Amino acid sequence: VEFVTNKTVTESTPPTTETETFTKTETGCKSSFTCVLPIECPIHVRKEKVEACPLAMRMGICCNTGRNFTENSHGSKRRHFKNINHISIQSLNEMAVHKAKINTRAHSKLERSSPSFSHYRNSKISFDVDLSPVFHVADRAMEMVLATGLYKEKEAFSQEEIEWGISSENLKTTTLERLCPVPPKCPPNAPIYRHIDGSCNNKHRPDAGMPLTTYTRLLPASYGDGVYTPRVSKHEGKPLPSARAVSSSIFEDHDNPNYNFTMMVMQFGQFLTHDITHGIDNRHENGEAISCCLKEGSGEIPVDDRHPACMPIEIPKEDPFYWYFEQRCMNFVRSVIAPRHDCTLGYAEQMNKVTHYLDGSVIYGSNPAETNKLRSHHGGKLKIFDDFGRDLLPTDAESDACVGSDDGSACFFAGDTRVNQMIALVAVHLLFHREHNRVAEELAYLNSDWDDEKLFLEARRIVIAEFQVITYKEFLPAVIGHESMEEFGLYLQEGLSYSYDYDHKVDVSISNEFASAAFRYGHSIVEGYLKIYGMKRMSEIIDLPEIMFNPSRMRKVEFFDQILSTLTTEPIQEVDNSISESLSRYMFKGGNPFGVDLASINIQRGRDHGMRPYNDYRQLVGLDRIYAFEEFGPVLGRKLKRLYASVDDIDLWVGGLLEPKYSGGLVGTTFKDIIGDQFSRLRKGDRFFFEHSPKNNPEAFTPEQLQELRKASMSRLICDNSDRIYLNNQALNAFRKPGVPGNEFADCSGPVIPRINLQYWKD
Ligand code: HEM
Ligand SMILES: [Ca+2]
Repeated sequence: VEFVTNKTVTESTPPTTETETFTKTETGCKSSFTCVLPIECPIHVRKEKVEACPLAMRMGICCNTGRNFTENSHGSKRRHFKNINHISIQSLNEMAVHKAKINTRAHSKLERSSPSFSHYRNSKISFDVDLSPVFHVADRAMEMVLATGLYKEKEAFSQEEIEWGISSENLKTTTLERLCPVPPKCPPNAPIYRHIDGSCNNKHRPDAGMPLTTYTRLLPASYGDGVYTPRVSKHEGKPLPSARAVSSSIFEDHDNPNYNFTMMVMQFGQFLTHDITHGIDNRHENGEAISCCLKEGSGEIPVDDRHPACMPIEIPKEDPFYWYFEQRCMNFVRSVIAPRHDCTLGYAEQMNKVTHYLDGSVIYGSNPAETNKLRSHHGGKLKIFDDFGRDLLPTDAESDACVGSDDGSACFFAGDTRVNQMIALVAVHLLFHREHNRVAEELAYLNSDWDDEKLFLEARRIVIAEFQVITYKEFLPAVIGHESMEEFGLYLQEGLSYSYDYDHKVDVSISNEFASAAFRYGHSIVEGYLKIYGMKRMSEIIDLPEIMFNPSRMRKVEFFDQILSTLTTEPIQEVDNSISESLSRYMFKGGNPFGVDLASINIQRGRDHGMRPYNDYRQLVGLDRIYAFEEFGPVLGRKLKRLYASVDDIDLWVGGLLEPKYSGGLVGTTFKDIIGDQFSRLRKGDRFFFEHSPKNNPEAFTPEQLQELRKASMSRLICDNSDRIYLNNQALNAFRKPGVPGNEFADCSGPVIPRINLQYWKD
């Protein structure tokens, strides 16, 4: 499988074939090399010498390996499989032992009322039918990891060799074939509408971007044993500092608002996250939540007694907060893994539960069964809960989905299982849900002969396009700034033109670095409470933990408008060394005096997923490595030095948040590049991206329709789908400070906030 990277070539004329975007650039690189951004050529981190080359805005690197970081520049040391039959039998045995451990150890489960249970809720697998496919894939991946360990031992592979990739031989030719993923069968004619599960989007790799496949990586994983155990210190192989110790020392809560941006940057960011990535925690075979801590949190369950997926977070005795509650252990369960798509042996790769594509899966679900459950099957619409005349999301019948179930409470169901996690997220879900039904209704009016199926698919296609427009036109420029938008070629086309940068060689998958670190920058911008305004004055201040998995307020008539007003007027917090206590002390607290700590969980998740240390990513994006803790400044430097044994141990999420901002954006250079690269691949690697031309894209719009779709905005979405009780005015750009010159409030009914004219969809 090729992993040739996306190119920075910008075409002025439409190419004639898909592959033509790969013609040579005039960059001075040797013939088989192309000039790309450093992040698009991981190999340079390993090579002594790379040729630099000029790109429009900074220096690039002449690259011939692209994203294929396992390419060995020092001549192939890879070996052919020997004794594979033997390994195959042994790995089967080891797998049996692994399963026995799971089944014979005390079946420790979480209390339903505990904060950790809501953390498990957050990684919920939606139906019973989902559980067995997940286990099926995960078990095969685990056996491959065990086989890799055996192979490593037998062949005396070094840690480095495993990182480089021990063999590119496909297991399909061996007795381990039983572990290989089976790609989907695609219909002979290209599908007209994108498949719900993302299959067959890429003709050359039909499983690309599908649910239950692995994240890609920008750099090789770093595991303690090279294969799966968590990373250890560069200094004498000691354990890394406790994730909670890092969290409580570095990420204290201090108020540092950024008035340039509204809370919508936060809330839309989380919604967008949920479309493209969902790592899930391991669970007991009957689906129940695993507990890794002793009852009452007084310590860890000993290694030999607990589930093998346990990786509990140690809480130091002197913890400034948990000390009061005598908590010494925070639950943490490792993520489910999946087999590599090319079916080779190697270290563990984590599984993404949702479609990697930016395809509205957060609205419509990631598999046909989910979509079916969401559709009303009338007039192309999605199901709703009619709450005395107001359309709300359909309700979730599962008793565990939310905290509490009193009379008048509500718990919702949507395309993503995390929907109830916090009430402002529910609000954004509802906006898109109502928009789908609004569009379907209008299409039905224009085309009376369209049936339910056609109306559903056409409305979905339009709503996905609107989602993509809002992401690339309004949201991303706020996060990474104008310069990076230009550099990664992320801006949308204008007027009637199509884009021609689809490239089937671009790997669309979400990178593990993006999901487990860079895009979690969003946790730093969360404000710990929601200010709710009445007609004249503030009516309520809601602490976030109070509305986590508890969205019943959505049933109050005025609440939807009120929360939308809050989201579009209140500021975010700065991306910095501060996390709200709502997330770092009280997250998911429910009725308890304390909750779990998201900052610790992020750090631990990075280690679970084999993230390399921060310094390696600095080098990847072209920054100098850090050599002394003092480079972080006197105060943070001192704190970091006390925690980490080496500067080469610092976790990616930690280092990335502490970086100075990159010009015009919210995040530093490292996160900016990881995010820019991801959103570049999300459009170049998606044949159905809304503005791709009919040459590649069977779902392409007409030029006139495209021109209309590019008018989409979060503000229009709000104007058209709020209840219009409290909310009649809206600033043009919902992500930026409202009521200032250039972003004045305008009447929703007037012409200032553009509308999409659906007349262009009349047959
Ligand atoms: C109140 C707000 C939020 C809460 C309570 C929250 C909570 C969580 C939780 C519990 C997880 C799972 C952690 C784990 O087990 O590893 C998570 C993951 C994540 N969050 Fe947030 N989050 C919030 C806002 C945001 C925002 C604003 C963004 C981005 C702009 C964001 C980005 C992410 C990402 C990228 C992941 C990883 C998802 C995955 O790959 O599974 N979150 N969040
Ligand atoms: Ca998706």
